[in-house]
Amino acid sequence: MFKAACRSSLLQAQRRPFSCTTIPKESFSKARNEHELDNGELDALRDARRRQRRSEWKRRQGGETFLDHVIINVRGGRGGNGCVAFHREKFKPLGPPSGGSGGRGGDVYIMPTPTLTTLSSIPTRIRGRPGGAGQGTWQNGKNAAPTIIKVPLGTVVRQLPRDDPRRAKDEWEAEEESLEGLSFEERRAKMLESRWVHYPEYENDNVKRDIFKQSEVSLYREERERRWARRQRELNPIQLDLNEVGEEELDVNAPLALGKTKYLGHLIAQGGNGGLGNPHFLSPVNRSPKFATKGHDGERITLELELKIIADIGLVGMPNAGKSTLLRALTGGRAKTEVASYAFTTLNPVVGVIRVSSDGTFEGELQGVRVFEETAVEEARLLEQELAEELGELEPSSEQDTSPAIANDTASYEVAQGPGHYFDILESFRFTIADNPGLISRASEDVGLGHSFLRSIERSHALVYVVDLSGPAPWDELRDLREELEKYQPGMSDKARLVIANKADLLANGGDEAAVAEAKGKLKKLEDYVRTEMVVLEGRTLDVIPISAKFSQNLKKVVGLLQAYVEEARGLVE
Ligand SMILES: Nc1nc2c(ncn2[C@@H]2O[C@H](COP(=O)(O)OP(=O)(O)OP(=O)(O)O)[C@@H](O)[C@H]2O)c(=O)[nH]1
Ligand SMILES: [Mg+2]
Repeated sequence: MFKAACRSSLLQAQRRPFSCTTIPKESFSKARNEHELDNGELDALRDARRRQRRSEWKRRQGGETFLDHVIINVRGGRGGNGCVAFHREKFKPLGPPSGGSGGRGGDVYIMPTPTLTTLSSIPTRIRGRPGGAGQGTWQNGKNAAPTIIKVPLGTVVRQLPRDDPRRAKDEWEAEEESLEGLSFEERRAKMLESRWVHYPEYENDNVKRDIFKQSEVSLYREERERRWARRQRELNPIQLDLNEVGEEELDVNAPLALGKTKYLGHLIAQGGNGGLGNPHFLSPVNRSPKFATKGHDGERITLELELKIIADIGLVGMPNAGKSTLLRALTGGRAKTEVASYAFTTLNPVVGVIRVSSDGTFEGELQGVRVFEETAVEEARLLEQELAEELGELEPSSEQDTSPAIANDTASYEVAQGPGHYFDILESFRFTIADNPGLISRASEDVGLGHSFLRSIERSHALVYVVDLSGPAPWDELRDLREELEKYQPGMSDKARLVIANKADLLANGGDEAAVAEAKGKLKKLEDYVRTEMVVLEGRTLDVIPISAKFSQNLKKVVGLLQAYVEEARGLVE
């Protein structure tokens, strides 16, 4: 009995507005100590608390957790230094030079991954790992492992050109800057220091020798060649459109047992070569070279990353209007976007794909009438059902009893929608739709979640307003939404095509005639407002459709209209 009470109080708590929702601490410890909840139930309690903490934290960030544009400075790893050493062995005086070479610095790759949705986790300075230094007894340093920058799918990567003031200096410019204002001797001393390793106390002796001077010349020549090759590569600056995840590749050089190389992404900055150990400078005239070279710097490069979320349709609405619920209903629950009754549930834009067959049926419709509840409620219900199944007592939950329209037997939840689903052969059109975070007044001044996602709205071909018809004045909501779009970018509201009046189910009040008449009046008023006040470009008016996203009502009409807008935007119809 306690278990049921505890669970339902959790559900209640989650449904209240967020500011006053706290799951009392005692309930957790009390449940654990006194009522011996099993592990699954304890996990559910823990999960509820974690969800609450995470959402509160995200909200405090004020939208900073979504970033769609960053500039990053990347450096390949520095190569390891070469070593100066001589072989020592009993009865072998004057052993040969035995210093190992340094290992290569780590390369830096960039790789798209479907698990990320924002660029905010990417540091602005990234360095490859340094190679290991060479050691005595011919031990070469270890090559460093590559560094992989993971970015969301749909990221566009551009190398900043030389004349861009935001570009960081490359390795040669950085050295030049550190030498500025020094006298000739000081300059030379510093350059020597950054390139050579000497046997202890032999530095002064080394630099006077011809053999060292010759080595120095060949080192500078090699450096010049490297610099020239780098300039040549810069003629084709890096420009990547990371739209798909790569796969493992067959590699002829891989060990036989493996045969494949792991997919690392695209190489953007090479690590520096390791320095040479002193055996490399052995020659007939110099039998005991007492110098070695230091490792080279890795490549330095500045990249601009931009997250290009392009959906055909963008949903625009105040917080809690039901945008996420609508996206879930249109995609048959496949779009994993969070739904809850508090404002700013959605913090990052989420894109869903709508698949439509030639007779206008969309994929989400195949499951029959389905109720799209809040995420926490759905999860808790599934957990409840699992528990009941485990105990062998499949009793209907109280939620199901109270809502007549609910037809959520688990079978309809579990319609397979993966690859190979029979809808594949019916599909004749497909488009994408983006669920955006809620827009509030003064969002264009960076209030609420602010600017960050308005940019992604800007990229959609057509916009759809979602308003809460059960609210006191949906027309005011519309006016505010339009004003915000216009303030952010004049002319943006001309992309709007449709007004969706959501939560129509709340107005009917169980079929009470007076309530229905009132609801009709309200809808009429909204339509009049849209017709007179919301005229967009070319004198066209917006369509107004009442729906219930939660109970999947009237969605077919919405999909039909959306398809028409997308076809128009893509130039499929005249
Ligand atoms: N009765 C009813 N409730 C709905 C309907 N659509 C959404 N809701 C409820 O409205 C609340 C908010 O829904 P969300 O989909 O999270 O709203 P949102 O617009 O995405 O909100 P933000 O992400 O905060 O901007 C949830 O409690 C939903 O269950 C509907 O058609 N009818
Ligand atoms: Mg949402």
